[in-house]
Amino acid sequence: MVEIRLTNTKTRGKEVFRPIDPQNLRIYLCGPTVYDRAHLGNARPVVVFDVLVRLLRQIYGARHVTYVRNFTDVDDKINATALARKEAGAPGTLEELIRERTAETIGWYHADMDALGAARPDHEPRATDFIPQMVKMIQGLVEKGHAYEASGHVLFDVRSYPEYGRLSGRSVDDMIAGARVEVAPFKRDPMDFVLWKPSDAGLPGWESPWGRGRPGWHIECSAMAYELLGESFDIHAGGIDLQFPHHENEIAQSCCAHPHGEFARTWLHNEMLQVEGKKMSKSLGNFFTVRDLLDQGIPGEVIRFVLLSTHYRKPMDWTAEKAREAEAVLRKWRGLVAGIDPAPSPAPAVIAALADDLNSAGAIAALHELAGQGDAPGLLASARLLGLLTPELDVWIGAAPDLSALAERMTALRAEAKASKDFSAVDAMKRKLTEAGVEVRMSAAGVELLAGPDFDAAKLGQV
Ligand SMILES: Nc1ncnc2c1ncn2[C@@H]1O[C@H](COP(=O)(O)OP(=O)(O)OP(=O)(O)O)[C@@H](O)[C@H]1O
Ligand SMILES: [Zn+2]
Repeated sequence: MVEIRLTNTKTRGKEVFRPIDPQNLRIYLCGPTVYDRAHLGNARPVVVFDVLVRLLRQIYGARHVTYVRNFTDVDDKINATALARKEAGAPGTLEELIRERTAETIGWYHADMDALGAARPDHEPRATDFIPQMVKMIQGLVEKGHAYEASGHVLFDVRSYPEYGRLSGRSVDDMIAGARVEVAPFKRDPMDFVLWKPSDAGLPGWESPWGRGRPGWHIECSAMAYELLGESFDIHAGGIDLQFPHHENEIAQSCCAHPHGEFARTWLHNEMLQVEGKKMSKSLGNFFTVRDLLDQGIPGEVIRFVLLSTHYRKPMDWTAEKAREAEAVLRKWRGLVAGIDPAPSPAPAVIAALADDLNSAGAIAALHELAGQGDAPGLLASARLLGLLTPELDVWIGAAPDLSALAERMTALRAEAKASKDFSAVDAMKRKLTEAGVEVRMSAAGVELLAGPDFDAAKLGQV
């Protein structure tokens, strides 16, 4: 059996990966907080760890891998978005608006990640479906003396867990010195973090032994991972920005609640997608969404290729040049494998590259060699291990362009225009679409967009 080696953040070394149970490998990835469209940075862990799951399935068998990625659908950012909509006059209660917002965002997320060829996980738990399990876990922590109630909050007592800080390699005292922590007067230690917090009438809340309230973010992942994967599982993954405090706190909660388990054995962290040296993030405002790129006519497969061209533990940028190069390569490869059946298994060089700490850049170099040798069946089977050259992603060469997202956007714009009686934005969009060679048909049922003979995908970027 091929030996996989992975860099485990917890031990800071490249280790041979040994599953707890080769019949049931278990992996958890921290999923999105569903308050808005995913930006390109958010897509990096999804694509990178999708390749890991494909590799594990290739080696251990598809049925022997369980992959969980959650949706954080209770969060102050979601509340704020819903509240802003309510204040702007949207009909419905705050809870209805929150549900509407999270359902809408999950739909977008699925559409965007599907477009990148990321297979859906086996379980996609929503935090709001696991509140009783979170309450139970918090109760257990209070009973064991690892958590305490103060001013309607329940806090985790970091001093009760001597291993706190091991993942990020810092002591509690160093953290206090270096971090800008919220020093609430009711905390015993500034590093203590919230497990449960009170909700006033204007916020979503659930009944609990500590009154009506809502969970903190960290306990959500601990409870969902425990329910779906058990007290010990193989791999926990996420972006490096989550290493501290989110993952440190997950470990503390889970290991104290289930002292006989080891929680996650291997911790994997992807580096950040950057813009001019800074992490792409919503808070910095330096982001573009996956949907922005797709709407510009950049195929999902190109985005996927670019994301996999850099090793996951290195920071990377998105550039138009990288996208152009990826498109040229994929066009050539698609031509090479057209009408060909894949080889029975991926080339050993490609498997070996991925097994070496998920070296996707090395795997792509091996694909180039296969293409150079004219080994089309080998290229096809091997590229598919990276989720490339798959039938699902073959939507862009010589095929009709997918204009559904633009049609959806125009439908929404038209609905807004009807309400405000200001149709200038709709007219402007129609003009730009026409310039890009798209025929616009509007009816009571909605907006239909059709690529005409003068269709020019490059001009869609301006729409
Ligand atoms: N620039 C980035 N590059 C790579 N991964 C990222 C980047 N930004 C966020 N992530 C990852 O995306 C996943 C989803 O994160 P989450 O929904 O918490 O992000 P967010 O709060 O929407 O993003 P932001 O960090 O922009 O505020 C996490 O695994 C996180 O580590
Ligand atoms: Zn998490």
